[in-house]
Amino acid sequence: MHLNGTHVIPTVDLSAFTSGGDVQSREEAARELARSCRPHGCVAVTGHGVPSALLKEAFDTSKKLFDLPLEEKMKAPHPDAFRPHRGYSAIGRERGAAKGAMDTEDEKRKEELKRVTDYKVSILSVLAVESYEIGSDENPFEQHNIWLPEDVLPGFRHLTTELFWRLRDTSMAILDALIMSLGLSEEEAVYVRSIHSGHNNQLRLLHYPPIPTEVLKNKDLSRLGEHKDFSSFTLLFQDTHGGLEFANCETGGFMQATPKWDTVYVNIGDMFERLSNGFYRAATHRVTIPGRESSSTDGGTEVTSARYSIPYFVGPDYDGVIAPQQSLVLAHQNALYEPTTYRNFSEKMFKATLNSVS
Ligand SMILES: O=C(O)CCC(=O)C(=O)O
Ligand SMILES: [Fe+2]
Repeated sequence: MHLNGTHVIPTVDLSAFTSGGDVQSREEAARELARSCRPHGCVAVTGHGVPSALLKEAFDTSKKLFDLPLEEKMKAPHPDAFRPHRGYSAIGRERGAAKGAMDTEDEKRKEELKRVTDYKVSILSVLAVESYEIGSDENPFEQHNIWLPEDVLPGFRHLTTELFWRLRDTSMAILDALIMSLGLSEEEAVYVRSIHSGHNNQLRLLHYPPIPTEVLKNKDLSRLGEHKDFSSFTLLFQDTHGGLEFANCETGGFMQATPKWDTVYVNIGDMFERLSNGFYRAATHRVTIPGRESSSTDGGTEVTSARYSIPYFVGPDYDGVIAPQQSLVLAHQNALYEPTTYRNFSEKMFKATLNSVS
């Protein structure tokens, strides 16, 4: 683990889990994971096993997708509904700052969070973020894929499907490491694995377009307001511009998730916080605006660089019971959370966040 002061997100090597290491090396990596990820709910993972050529192709393809004319992208429109959360959205449907506001009990903080100009809900069209959501073609939970016609972007479906399943393999290895790090009983481990079939995971391609540097004078502005993910955990790949930050639970500040090509950032989401009875906490994170230093001129207006990122949300199956595991309840003498399901939890949060900012 590299932990040079409290402003650096710790790094852990999970190759023992992705490349079939022996029990001893797995146990050592699992202990390291607990030490690294417990304080803030986030960790940088090396040895993730996703081939860098595949990641490069994914970022190249994402750029090609978002470079298409709007009418082409709109051939796979995200429906105007909560489900399926699939296809192309010109304006994001998740409202980060609003969800952050839901998560806090402190009324003053709630108001502050709602005031922060969330990139995804800004009325300034220059601040739009676009995304494309992809899932399993065998998702049994009313989440069918919405694909572009093949001739619009040949190979897109094939590549993103390959990436989806490759990331599923990596996420199962990370889940195994998390399970081992918690010291769950065999029965609990089997249960937690069984409700993560992978069919409810979600791959998101994100494009944050360039912003006129003038707009950056608004100090309240962020690309994506602070929030926690609903998922069990999230894998996050980003381009070289950076901007992703995780809350430091000790200092109250934010730590930069510095882009490193061989590293994926992993953050805990609401579902795994509950399963682990709070052993791991869901990480608060946000995206600030990088590129102040690398601005260019577009038709006379100075603009920042664009940003591309690829989050992969590891979601439990919709109807699996999400409750603190019994051995952790015994260890802590109480259950910190009521049982729920991913279906109930995410529907409630989605509806609340859509209503809380107009
Ligand atoms: O773009 C990023 O780096 C973060 C995206 C994110 O946090 C989300 O989509 O939930
Ligand atoms: Fe997020």
